[in-house]
Amino acid sequence: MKPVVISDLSVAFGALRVLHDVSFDVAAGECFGLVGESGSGKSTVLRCASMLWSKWTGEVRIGDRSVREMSAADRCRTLQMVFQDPFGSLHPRHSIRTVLSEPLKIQNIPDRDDRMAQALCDVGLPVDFLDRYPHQLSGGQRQRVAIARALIVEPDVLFLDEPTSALDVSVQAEIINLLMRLRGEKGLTYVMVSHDLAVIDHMCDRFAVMQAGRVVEVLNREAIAGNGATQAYARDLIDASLEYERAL
Ligand SMILES: Nc1ncnc2c1ncn2[C@@H]1O[C@H](COP(=O)(O)OP(=O)(O)OP(=O)(O)O)[C@@H](O)[C@H]1O
Repeated sequence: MKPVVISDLSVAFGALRVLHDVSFDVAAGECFGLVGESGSGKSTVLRCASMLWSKWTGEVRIGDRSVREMSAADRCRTLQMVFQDPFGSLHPRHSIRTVLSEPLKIQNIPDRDDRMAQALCDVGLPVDFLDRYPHQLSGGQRQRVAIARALIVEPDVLFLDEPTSALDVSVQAEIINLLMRLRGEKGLTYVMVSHDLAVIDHMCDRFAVMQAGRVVEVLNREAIAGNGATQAYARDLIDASLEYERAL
């Protein structure tokens, strides 16, 4: 299990400064949430910390290593991402076998057939799905494949960017439960973006509230139910979410 430490992460796109000295620590094996209004910079934190975008300042460490010091191959075996839209993140003309075998080939990992079968089993899909294509799967099944693809290289850390928000409510619960089971079984550390405080409450130990590219407050999960935030913006965000839930 590895911790994640993000220190003074700042980034600008042209003249627009999008992240301002974002810092937070995630303990080994913890699930840490990022919440905040649209455009507050949550996904940008994940994109920078995973080096999908590398023109930032500050430091991101996983275990005792900076993500900048890692080779691309090392980084892939340390850190994987799961995105919101499982259809968009799977190539429509690639069978599930191709989707799952590619990272194994790139990483030169042997025993590919066994690994692919195990990866599908881990996410609750039958092995004969290897010969299917993304359009032959439901949204939830596609997200299970995306999770299997992320886990097949046995990373230490998963960055989850709204992993359930494109799914039906009943399927959301299945994917949340799957992610929670896998974290325990494989000793993973999660950093998860979500706009849904109910999902954060269910999955995360702690979470950061972001506003306009800054971390406003880091809170324990328990702060949601009684709204224990001390900063006005974080309090308003939690209040709005609690009111919305009451209205449902
Ligand atoms: N590649 C880019 N070029 C220019 N601006 C960008 C780029 N990526 C993100 N931004 C801007 O950075 C800001 C933060 O975007 P980001 O996607 O991180 O927000 P978010 O909090 O994840 O929002 P949402 O909840 O809507 O996904 C936004 O103003 C966005 O327009």
